[in-house]
Amino acid sequence: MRPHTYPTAGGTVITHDQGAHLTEWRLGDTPVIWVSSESEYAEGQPIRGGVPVCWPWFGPGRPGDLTPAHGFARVAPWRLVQEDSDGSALRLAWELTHADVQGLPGTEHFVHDFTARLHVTVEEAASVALTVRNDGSEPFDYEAALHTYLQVGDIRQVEIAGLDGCDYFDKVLRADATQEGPVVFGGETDRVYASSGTVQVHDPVLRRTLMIEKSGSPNTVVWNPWADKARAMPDFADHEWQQMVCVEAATVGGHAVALEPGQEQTLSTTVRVITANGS
Ligand SMILES: O=P(O)(O)OC[C@H]1O[C@H](O)[C@H](O)[C@@H](O)[C@@H]1O
Repeated sequence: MRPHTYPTAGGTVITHDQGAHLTEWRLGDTPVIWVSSESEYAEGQPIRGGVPVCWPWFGPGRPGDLTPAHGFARVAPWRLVQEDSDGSALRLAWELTHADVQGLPGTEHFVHDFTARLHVTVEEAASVALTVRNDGSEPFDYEAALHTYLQVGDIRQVEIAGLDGCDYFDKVLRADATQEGPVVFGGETDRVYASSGTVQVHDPVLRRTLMIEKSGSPNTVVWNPWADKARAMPDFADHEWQQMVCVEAATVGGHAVALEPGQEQTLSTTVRVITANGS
């Protein structure tokens, strides 16, 4: 898989066309959007890191047994349709239609006419937006997530604010719960929050806060695999769980999107870096 590398304001962006994937965003030498050193970049396989586009289902989907995990769009051959880079601001767009995915594994579970567009904009902040339009004559529904992997200094010292009081489903304990105070990490964490608000990832080690703003996103997913699960994943170095966390803009489960013919809907997320000196 061929990477595209672009200079941006104070940093570098790497993308791949497979999956319309914003793979990495660094400011100076420090990643903001993280990718695993063990990611395989193999055709038809997901990239471990960046901002995977999960669509038209999340995980195993609502039936609970759909494959590939997180939907076929994550590994589909999206077409790059816009590439504007002036060395500071970057604007990219990819497109994917029903015709582009013919015969791909999993497409038998979603046989509708659609156009999906994925816009990436990186200046001071990085934004990713997924717009899906129903081009057919029947309604359809789908789940979606922008599965953003963020670099942190040490997950055990990270606090995520903005979710206090929100209900969530704990996928590790298979139980409903309500968040009390900030999210802190002491083990495998995999939660689907009912929350559309902005969250802040406070990182005392890298001395920065990552602001995650979302729209069209009634859910926020927070994930860290911790040590055992990381060890079991071939595309994840054993120690890397300490330096990442996923905060995902999502619309899943009971919040699946229903589109009438001709309708479209956008899910987006923006990552902004606030440093200790306030810039
Ligand atoms: O291994 P993947 O298919 O990339 O999924 C990685 C993770 O994605 C999401 O955060 C889900 O909530 C997790 O349950 C899943 O383990």
